[in-house]
Amino acid sequence: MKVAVIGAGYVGSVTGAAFAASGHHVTVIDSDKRKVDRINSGRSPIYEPGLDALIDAMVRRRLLSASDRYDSIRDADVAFIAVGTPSRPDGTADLAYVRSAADAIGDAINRDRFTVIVDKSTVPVGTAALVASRIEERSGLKHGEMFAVASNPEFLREGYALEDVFYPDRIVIGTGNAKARRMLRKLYAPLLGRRTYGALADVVPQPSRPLAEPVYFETDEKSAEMIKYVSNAFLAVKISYINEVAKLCEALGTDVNDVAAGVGLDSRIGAKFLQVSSGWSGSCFPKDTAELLSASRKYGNELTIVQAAVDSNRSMHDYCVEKVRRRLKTLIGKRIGVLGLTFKPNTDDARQTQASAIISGLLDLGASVSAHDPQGMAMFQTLNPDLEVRYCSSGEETAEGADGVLLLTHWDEYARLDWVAMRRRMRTPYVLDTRNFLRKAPWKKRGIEYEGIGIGAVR
Ligand SMILES: NC(=O)c1ccc[n+]([C@@H]2O[C@H](COP(=O)([O-])OP(=O)(O)OC[C@H]3O[C@@H](n4cnc5c(N)ncnc54)[C@H](O)[C@@H]3O)[C@@H](O)[C@H]2O)c1
Ligand SMILES: O=c1ccn([C@@H]2O[C@H](COP(=O)(O)OP(=O)(O)O[C@H]3O[C@H](CO)[C@@H](O)[C@H](O)[C@H]3O)[C@@H](O)[C@H]2O)c(=O)[nH]1
Repeated sequence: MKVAVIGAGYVGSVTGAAFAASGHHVTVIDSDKRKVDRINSGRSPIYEPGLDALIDAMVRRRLLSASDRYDSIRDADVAFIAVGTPSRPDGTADLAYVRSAADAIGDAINRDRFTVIVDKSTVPVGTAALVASRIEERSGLKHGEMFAVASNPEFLREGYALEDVFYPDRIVIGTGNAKARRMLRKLYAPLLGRRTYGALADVVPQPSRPLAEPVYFETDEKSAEMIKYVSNAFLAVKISYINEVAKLCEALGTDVNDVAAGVGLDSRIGAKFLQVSSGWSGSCFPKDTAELLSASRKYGNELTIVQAAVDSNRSMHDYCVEKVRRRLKTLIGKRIGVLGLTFKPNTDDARQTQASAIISGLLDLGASVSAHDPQGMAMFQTLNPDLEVRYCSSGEETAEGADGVLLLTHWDEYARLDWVAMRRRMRTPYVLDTRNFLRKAPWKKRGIEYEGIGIGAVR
C-alpha cells in the first residue's frame, strides 16, 4: 500500500520506517527540511537505537523517502498524522500542528480515490472529528465518502521504539467507517504476529522478551483517543505509587526493590513500571496527564488520582534535592555532578526531563552543577538556556571537585564508570543513585558513601 506519514519525529520516523519494512511504500513528510534531508540520505532524524540502520536499509530499497511537500498525499491509501501535541500553559494539548497538517491534507487530497487519514498523534477526545471537518472544509469532500478519519494512538517507548513497533502488544484502531477498518487491517497485517523478518533480520531487532500474540483492537474514534491518555496516566500513577512507597521504605528500613519485585509477582499487578526514580518525566507523561486532568475538570469529573500522581511526582523531584542537601548539610558553595539529563536512557530527548527540575532545585539552594549525558546534552542545553550548568564531555568529568554525584538516568555507560578514579577527583565522596542502578558496586571498599532511594544502607 502507499503510505504518507506527516511528522518525522520520534513517532513518525519510526512508524514510517516500520511500515516500509512491512513492504509498504512510505513517504515521510516534515516541514523541517533538515529532517527530510537526513532521511533521504539514509540517516535517522532522531537518536533511537537501530533506527539509522533501518532507515538506511529502507531508503536503499526505495520503500522509504521523505519530503517537505504534501504531494505524496495524492497517491496515499493511508496518511498518518504524527505531529507534536505539546502542552499549552493551561495544560491543554496544543493542536496547532494537527490543524495545520489536516488543512494541508485537505488541500492535497485526491478527490477520485478513497484515503484513510489516521491520527497517530496523542490528541484529546473529539480530535478525529475536528480533523475530519477541517479536511471537509478545505477539500469540499464529505467525510465517510472519499475519505475517513481514524484514530490509531501510538504506544511506543523511546529507546525501545523499534522493538515496540515491530512486536506491539496491541494495535488500537478507532473508526466507524467500514472501508477504513478494512484498509487499516490490510496495512497492519504484515506487522501482526511476525517473529522473524527474513532478509531484514539485520535491521529489525529480535524481541528481548517473550511475546504474546498482539491484540488488534477496534473501537470508535473517541474511545481510541481516550485509551491513549488513560494508559499513560495509569502508568504515571503506578510509578508515583512505587516512588511514594520508596520514601516510606526508607523510613521503615525496608528495601523497595525487593518490595516492588514481590508485589510485581502478582500477575494482576505485573512487574513493569515499578522501577524507583526521581520521578517520571519526558515528552509524554507530563503533557498527557495535564491534558487528561484539564479535560476531567472541564467535564466536572476531576481525576483526583491522576492529580495526586502529578503532585507526588513533583515532590519526588524535591525529595531528591532534599536528600542531597540533608547529606551535605547545605548546598551553598557545593558542587554537584549530575549523570543523565534525558528522561530515560537510550534517547536524546530532553523535553520536560526531571533533570531540569532537579538541577534548578540544586542551583536555587546555592549549589553549582556539572552535568553529562551521552546523547541529550545538546537538546537539554537548548531547552534550558537559563540553567547555569557546566557541561562535561564524560561522566568521569562530573566528579571533578564534586561534593556529590547524583545519578538521574541509568545509561549503561554509567555502570562502567571508574569510581576509583572518580573518587580521587571528588571533594566529598558521596553518590545518590536515584534509580538504585549501581547499588551492587563495592562502595564501602571504594571509600564512597552511596545512597539509593528506598533501599536503606548499602554494605
Ligand atoms: N515521543 C514518543 O515517544 C511518543 C510516543 C507515542 C505517542 N507520541 C505522540 O506522537 C505525537 C508526535 O510526537 P513526537 O515525539 O514524534 O513529536 P516530534 O516533535 O518529535 O515530531 C513532530 C514532527 O512533526 C513536524 N511537523 C509539525 N507540524 C507539521 C506539519 N504541519 N507538517 C509537516 N510536519 C510537521 C515537526 O517538524 C516534527 O519533526 C505527539 O502527539 C506525541 O504525544 C509520542
Ligand atoms: O518503572 C519505571 C518506568 C518508567 N519510569 C520513568 O517514567 C518516564 C516515562 O518512561 P517510559 O514510559 O518508558 O517512556 P516514554 O518513551 O515516555 O513512553 C511513554 O509515553 C509514550 C508516549 O505517549 C507512550 O507511547 C509509551 O507507551 C509510554 O510508556 C521516564 O522518566 C522513566 O524514567 C520510572 O520512573 N519507573
